[in-house]
Amino acid sequence: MNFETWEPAYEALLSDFGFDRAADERARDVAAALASPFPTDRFDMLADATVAIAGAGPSLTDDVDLERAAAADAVVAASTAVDVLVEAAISVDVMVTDLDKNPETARRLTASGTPVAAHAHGDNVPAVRTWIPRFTAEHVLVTTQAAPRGPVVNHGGFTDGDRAAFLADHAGAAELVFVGWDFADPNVSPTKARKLEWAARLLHWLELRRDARFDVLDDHRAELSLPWLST
Ligand SMILES: Nc1ncnc2c1ncn2[C@@H]1O[C@H](COP(=O)(O)OP(=O)(O)OP(=O)(O)O)[C@@H](O)[C@H]1O
Ligand SMILES: Nc1nc2c(c(=O)[nH]1)N=C(CO)CN2
Repeated sequence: MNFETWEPAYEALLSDFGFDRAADERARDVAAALASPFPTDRFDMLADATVAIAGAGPSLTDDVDLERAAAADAVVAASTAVDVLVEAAISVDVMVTDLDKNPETARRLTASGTPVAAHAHGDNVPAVRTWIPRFTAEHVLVTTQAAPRGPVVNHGGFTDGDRAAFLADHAGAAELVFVGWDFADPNVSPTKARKLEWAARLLHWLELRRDARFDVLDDHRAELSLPWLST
């Protein structure tokens, strides 16, 4: 996904959440000064592969979801989903995070050579300043939801989980399977519920672009609007 294609969705979510685009851009620039170029072939293990996209919903601990993750060719995991999978002895190939919950997990992964896609946005600049310098530079890809600049890329997506799916798509994954996704989770805050709704919208957009159907959306697809596509 290039930025021109992403931008209408980005503008729609900025206005829905009241986020400040200039703050996202400042975060990107702070991160760009701390980032190193990331070789494009680092995600080659995702190309033509069946990739499990692990969210951190409560269903991730279900046997069915853990088995699906273990059976995939590769696993891209969002934030705290990494800890759950590692605990279940399932290895994670890429972590996607905005550094707000388990940055020490991300640090450890980069130290052992596993790539981490670390997201800079207008509300996490202190975490970016603290954590990016502590990571092993060659294993960190810095991402933005604003326009890409320098070593900072934008492959699309908003929450950690849907960004994981857009990243796998960008890397040429043949099939995406979703584990640990609970869009109707009653135990999340109102803000998190709105973020999950955006994750569902963006995943629906991704399935349309891929001419695929993600079974995780089956109970939700009918209610999802993608207003940026109709303008
Ligand atoms: N029920 C759920 N609760 C939390 N996350 C979920 C759920 N279902 C799917 N996810 C996905 O798992 C990702 C990781 O969630 P987690 O709560 O560990 O991290 P987070 O840092 O709060 O995520 P984010 O900052 O993207 O909101 C979310 O970004 C979301 O895309
Ligand atoms: N500006 C801003 N951007 C975000 C935010 C957020 O809280 N603020 N949260 C995200 C996923 O939780 C992703 N992007």
